[in-house]
Amino acid sequence: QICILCWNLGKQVQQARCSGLPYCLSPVHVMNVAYWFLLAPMVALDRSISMKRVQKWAPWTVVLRIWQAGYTVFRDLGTDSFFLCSPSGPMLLTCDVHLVKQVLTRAHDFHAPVDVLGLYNIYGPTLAASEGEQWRLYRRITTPFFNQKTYGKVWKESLDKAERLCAQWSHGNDDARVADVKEQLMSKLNLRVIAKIFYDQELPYDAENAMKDAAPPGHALTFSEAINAVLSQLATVFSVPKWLLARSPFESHKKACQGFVEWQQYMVEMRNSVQSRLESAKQKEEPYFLESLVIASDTASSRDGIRPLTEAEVLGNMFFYVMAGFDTTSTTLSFVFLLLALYPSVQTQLQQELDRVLGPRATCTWDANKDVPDLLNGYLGAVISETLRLYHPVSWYARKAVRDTTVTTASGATCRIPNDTIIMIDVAAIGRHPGYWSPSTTPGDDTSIEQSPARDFNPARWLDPTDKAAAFPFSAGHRMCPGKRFAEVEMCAILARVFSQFSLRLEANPADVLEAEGPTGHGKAWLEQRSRERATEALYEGMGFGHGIYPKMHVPFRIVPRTKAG
Ligand code: HEM
Repeated sequence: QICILCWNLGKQVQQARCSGLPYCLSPVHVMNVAYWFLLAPMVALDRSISMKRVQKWAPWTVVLRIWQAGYTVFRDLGTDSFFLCSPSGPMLLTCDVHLVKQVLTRAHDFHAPVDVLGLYNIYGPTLAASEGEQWRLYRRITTPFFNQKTYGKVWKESLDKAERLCAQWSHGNDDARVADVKEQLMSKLNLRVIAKIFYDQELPYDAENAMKDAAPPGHALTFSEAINAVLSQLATVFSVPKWLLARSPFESHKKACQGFVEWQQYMVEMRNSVQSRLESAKQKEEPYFLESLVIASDTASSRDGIRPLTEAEVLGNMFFYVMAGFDTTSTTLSFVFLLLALYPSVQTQLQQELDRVLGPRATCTWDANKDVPDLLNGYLGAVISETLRLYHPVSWYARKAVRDTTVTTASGATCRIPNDTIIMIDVAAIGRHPGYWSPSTTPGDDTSIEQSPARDFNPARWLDPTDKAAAFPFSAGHRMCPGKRFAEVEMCAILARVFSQFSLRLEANPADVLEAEGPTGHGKAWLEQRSRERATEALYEGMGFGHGIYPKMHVPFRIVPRTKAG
């Protein structure tokens, strides 16, 4: 076995040498389960060993900490693309936008790595983990749903859900303190929007907390608890048999299993209710998302040449679309909130823009067709783009070469890509590449705060057209994200509604308050500076990793009426 591994590794190295690009060795491959299970200990190791030292002896560890490494690994190796040769196959890690665009647009040479994306198939086949005819079928069924009419509904529903939240903040003071922005606010707000638009489900409101939902009869977990339990343990749910999970002594495993079962129950109930409704009211003119899937699974109404979806395909895609739409958007919005709390001057500029575009008009008159383009093309859109540049929820995504081929690099060199190479598109490095983005802060030493991308947050750069060339946060080519406009409209509505009435203020750490007020008497300015430093640090050191990044270390802030913000 060892001989085979060494022989394989030797072959990879030989091929990498012929490619014309630099190479490093890696004991793990992203397609191996070992990779996923090594992730946690390696991230922990990163904290105890200086990252700089780890980089020197093992560039392969970048695969395990891609967001934190950002551009540094490419800088240290002096290249924008390099091979990572592992006994299980070659990987090409790249932040060369010129090369990436070829990979994303050459559908015959590069496919989605469906074997690793099979992780998403826990309820049945999904769009993400399919290629060819099967992928085209799923896209053909679901794409018509992404249209102007749906975006109008997304706008209306997002404003409506944000309105309830704002009403709650207007009334009580204690609810306006946010410790965990993703968990407390954005996941819940976003799930309400998605549930309504995709499934026509209005999640029941808890009488006291506009962000809490209640479990309906027959369910032990609420809608949001069930999906979150599955998503937070996706790799475990995928790799461990359910009977074993249910008997595991670990509470987290039991919870994952319960979430898996409950979410399936929710999906089956929704599917059944749509099915019986459609049977009685034939011929739906403009079906919403779930109706499209159910209609496509009906053998009687399936059209010429289109095979009906199986039940597993309906459930698989119901799950995947919610996952794709829910987690990415709520993570992005969470980072927008945190960065705005860190930069009061950006908040002020955003609010001035909202005043200019929306004026004193009542929310019900805000118009999806006119106001959304104005806002997204202006400063609000710039805030979203800058957040996605530095805190993109998906740090990397991949393609697989399906034949021996060549690509050209930004410097014009031709390089050979062997069949089966996994091309890892390093979104985190592209967003922090000094050649693509002019720095807005002075480059400093390697202290952790200096490394925080939050320091470089400068939405105004998006108002300058020269700075946009390396931005494709929703990917490009035929597999580009179909939810781009959906996400943009939703984020626009939520940000416009909240920031037209409220501001965010960082909460000081209690220990800092004591110090500021104590005998040394550092004072208010020191306290504010200290809170900003803590937030900046949390926005680098405090990152959690699931199937993307999320803010794990909490940065508490308070929501205050705009007029009172100082
Ligand atoms: C800020 C929010 C979002 C970001 C940053 C984002 C980004 C991405 C990226 C980078 C991809 C990978 C494409 C590739 O492999 O080339 C993707 C795929 C996908 N996204 Fe999004 N997305 C977001 C929101 C949404 C929403 C709201 C939906 C649905 C309503 C959605 C549905 C999908 C689907 C279905 C795919 C798979 C497409 C395919 O494989 O054909 N996304 N997204």
